[in-house]
Amino acid sequence: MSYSYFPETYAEKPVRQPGRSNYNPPHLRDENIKPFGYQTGSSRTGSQAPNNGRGRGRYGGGGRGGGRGFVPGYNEVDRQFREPYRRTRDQYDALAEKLNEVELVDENPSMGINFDAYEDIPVETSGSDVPKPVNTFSEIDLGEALNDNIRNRCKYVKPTPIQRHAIPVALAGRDLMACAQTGSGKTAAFCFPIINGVLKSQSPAASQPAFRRREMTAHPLALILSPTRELCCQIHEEARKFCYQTGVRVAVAYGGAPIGSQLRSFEKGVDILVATPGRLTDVIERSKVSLTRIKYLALDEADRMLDMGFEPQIRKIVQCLGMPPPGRRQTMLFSATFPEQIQRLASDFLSNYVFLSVGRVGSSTDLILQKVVYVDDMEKQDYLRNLLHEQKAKGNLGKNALTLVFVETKRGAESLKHWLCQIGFPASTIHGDKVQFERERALQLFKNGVTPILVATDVASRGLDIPRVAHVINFDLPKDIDSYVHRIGRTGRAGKSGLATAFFSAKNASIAKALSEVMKEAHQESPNWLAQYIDGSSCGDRRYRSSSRFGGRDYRSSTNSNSYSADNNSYSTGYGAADYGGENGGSGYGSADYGGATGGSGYGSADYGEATGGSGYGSADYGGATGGVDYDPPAQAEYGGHGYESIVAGGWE
Ligand SMILES: Nc1ncnc2c1ncn2[C@@H]1O[C@H](COP(=O)(O)OP(=O)(O)OP(=O)(O)O)[C@@H](O)[C@H]1O
Repeated sequence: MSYSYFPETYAEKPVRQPGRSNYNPPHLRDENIKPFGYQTGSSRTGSQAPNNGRGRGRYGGGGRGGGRGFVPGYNEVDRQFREPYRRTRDQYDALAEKLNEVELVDENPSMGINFDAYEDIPVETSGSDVPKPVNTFSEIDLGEALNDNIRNRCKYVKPTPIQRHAIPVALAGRDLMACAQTGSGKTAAFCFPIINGVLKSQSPAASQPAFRRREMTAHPLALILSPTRELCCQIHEEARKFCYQTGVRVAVAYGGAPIGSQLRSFEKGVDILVATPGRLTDVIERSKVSLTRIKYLALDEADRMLDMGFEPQIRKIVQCLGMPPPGRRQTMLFSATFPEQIQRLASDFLSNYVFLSVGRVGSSTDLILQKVVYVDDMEKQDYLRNLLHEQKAKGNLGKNALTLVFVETKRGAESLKHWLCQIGFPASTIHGDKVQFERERALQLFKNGVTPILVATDVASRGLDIPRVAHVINFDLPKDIDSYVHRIGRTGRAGKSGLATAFFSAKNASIAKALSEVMKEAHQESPNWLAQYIDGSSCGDRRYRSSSRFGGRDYRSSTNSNSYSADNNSYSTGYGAADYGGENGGSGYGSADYGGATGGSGYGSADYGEATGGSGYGSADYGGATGGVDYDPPAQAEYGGHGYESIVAGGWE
């Protein structure tokens, strides 16, 4: 097998094979092999592509790509694509081969996370009197029932680094702003202290007199907010698992699902409510939920929750709907990315808080092997097809090796899915134009491996913990580096390795610098050719410098001298001042689900949308909805037995 297609794009890095520092990349082993589409001589842009009747020369690239990158010439490409399959297979061999190194199946689930992968992780805390971290769950008093669930139901043997540091802080009653890499166990880090607190309050809902049906308002003690419906469901499931037989009642409220059954579940009493902002506002306005007893507030993906345009709704929930103020409630904010400007906003919700960063904040974990390939826009489909063929040939595409493909638009997702199905790759889609039932069904089909390819917009980029995602392909790169970090974080979770491939073309120049730095931070080698785009993209550079990676330290540290390092190996690299607000007021998050389409401040119409009409199913999860009425399906039968309930129900109770 040859790696001939990837002479520069592939800077090899072994996955979880520590002793391979002298590893000789295959493309250096056989220098005589010419890369696919790489033309010898002076022109490697394909600008000499003849006019062969296809007008501008589909594969020429010179005209569109500004002559940069390895854009193959038409003749060469055309010829090679007509070569026998064996030849094509060689071309895509390198990526597919990498998947052999990805640990797809947990051979010993009881061992849980691979803690060696987190051995040298840098940790930084700041704030006054920061409680000391712990090494084991037994060092923390989480209560017998919860400990039992951690040990026996979840099979967690040891706390992850974020859990080691965050849980003692939270148990001490301190407010917390915490950053840790994707897939490193943040959900449990905020759930355990909350559950413990509810148990200690000695008034879990189950022990209270039965609700007077339909007349009562639920008064949860804890509120967990999440930006997307799917993440909301996932946290709910996790929390139920942790709360099994503790008497603590967990309920969920998210848009797109029938509100009736959610309201009925409140009638049994609610200790912990997991919600998306839109549906939460709705149930509060219907007087079905009151926030007056809230003692614990957690915001997962907090930077997104307080991001452009969404902040007013969170502010309304936290400051205007009866919730006790900071100091009288405990607030915990978690994410893998935390721009300084967002930290500033968030500090309004916090009181004397501890800032904690585990890992290089905003960077991805080095468990994820990151690859960037130059693929001209017109060639993306061909490239994807060949790559998937190669994956399939190697047995790396199927139930145990799921592939998640991110695209920019909802329409793009649908058309790519149709094309994939047509060429024999069962795929499903998830994006904000789908009704919730379809979204959850797509996710379920993907998880089960019925459709081992999921084509998604950014709606699936954050938080989702899907076992066996082996490969994340950024078919369209996002416009901001945070999304990239979260997207690729769908693989390489809980100490396992994963592969992330980005299709880069000239139009992605604005992300080149941030991309290259994220890769370097995760000990990945970015391809040499990427530098050309970095040099020519000062605008993108500025923009993304202001993004999360560079705001990964406690923003107070510039003015606050009592910041200190928790570990000897703490890092203290400053990333420069963030200027997030000023920079991102423009085009926002251009992808469809996160919008940015309308005048730079619109957030599409789905999960984060400015509501269009306020009553559509896709309009109310986040922001702007007038009336806030979420989608209520006309008839239960429409769900055909695959409704959200069957998916959400994890059988824990
Ligand atoms: N102590 C532990 N031991 C073993 N596995 C764990 C432990 N804590 C969490 N996990 C598992 O790690 C996986 C990732 O956890 P989680 O989804 O909380 O990550 P996260 O940090 O919130 O990721 P993201 O940033 O993508 O939201 C989950 O499958 C979870 O069950």
